[in-house]
Amino acid sequence: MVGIQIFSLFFSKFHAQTISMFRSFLLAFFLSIWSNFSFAQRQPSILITYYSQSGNTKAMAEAIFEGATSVSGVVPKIRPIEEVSTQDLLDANAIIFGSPVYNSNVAPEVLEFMNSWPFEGRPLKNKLGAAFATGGGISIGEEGVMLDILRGMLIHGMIVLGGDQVEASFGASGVTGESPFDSGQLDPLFLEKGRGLGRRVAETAKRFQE
Ligand SMILES: Cc1cc2nc3c(=O)[nH]c(=O)nc-3n(C[C@H](O)[C@H](O)[C@H](O)COP(=O)(O)O)c2cc1C
Repeated sequence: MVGIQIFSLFFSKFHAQTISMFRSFLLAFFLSIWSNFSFAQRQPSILITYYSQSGNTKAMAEAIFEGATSVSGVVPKIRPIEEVSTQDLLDANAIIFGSPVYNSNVAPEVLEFMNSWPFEGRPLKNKLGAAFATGGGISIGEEGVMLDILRGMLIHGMIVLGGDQVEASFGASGVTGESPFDSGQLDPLFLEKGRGLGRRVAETAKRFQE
């Protein structure tokens, strides 16, 4: 009889300890999921999007992505415009958008894409925006194209910014068709402007999130 009492006393104590340990484990588990989730929520997302036929504007986009990725605590994404949904635009804290120069203008596909951005209620207001462009020749359109993109962003109420060098004040641009830059690929000089733009937008997005 005494043996049974000792056993049931020991068992109930053991049982209570197990339940309390299990409760602590569950609490720690859910707390860690919640803190990871809210940390991820706080990381600003940077959408880098572009139109590119022969790959030059894509190469600039990749340099921008590299620059943005070098900043910790942001989530950069890179996508051609064909793969960008309205939800992607709404989810982004910053949008960096690029076009090739076509007859000193943005490409028609780029204009069409920008015209499809949601405007009612101005849901893009206060997102960060920046531009980039590639062209064939020096000063026959890149600057105008970047300003066209920035002007469109301003209509949406976005806060626009340029690159980190004075030579990239309107954004990152490069040429591939005029000497000495006619190798057919973007010169490292232009890619560095891209990296600088990506870094600057990412750092600014982080500051805005604070
Ligand atoms: C229809 C057309 C018009 C162009 N017009 C210009 C122009 O006015 N100025 C310029 O610098 N380059 C011009 N270019 C050259 C492109 O802008 C340049 O090759 C650009 O890097 C292409 O980008 P992508 O490789 O991303 O398609 C033109 C190219 C095409 C196909």
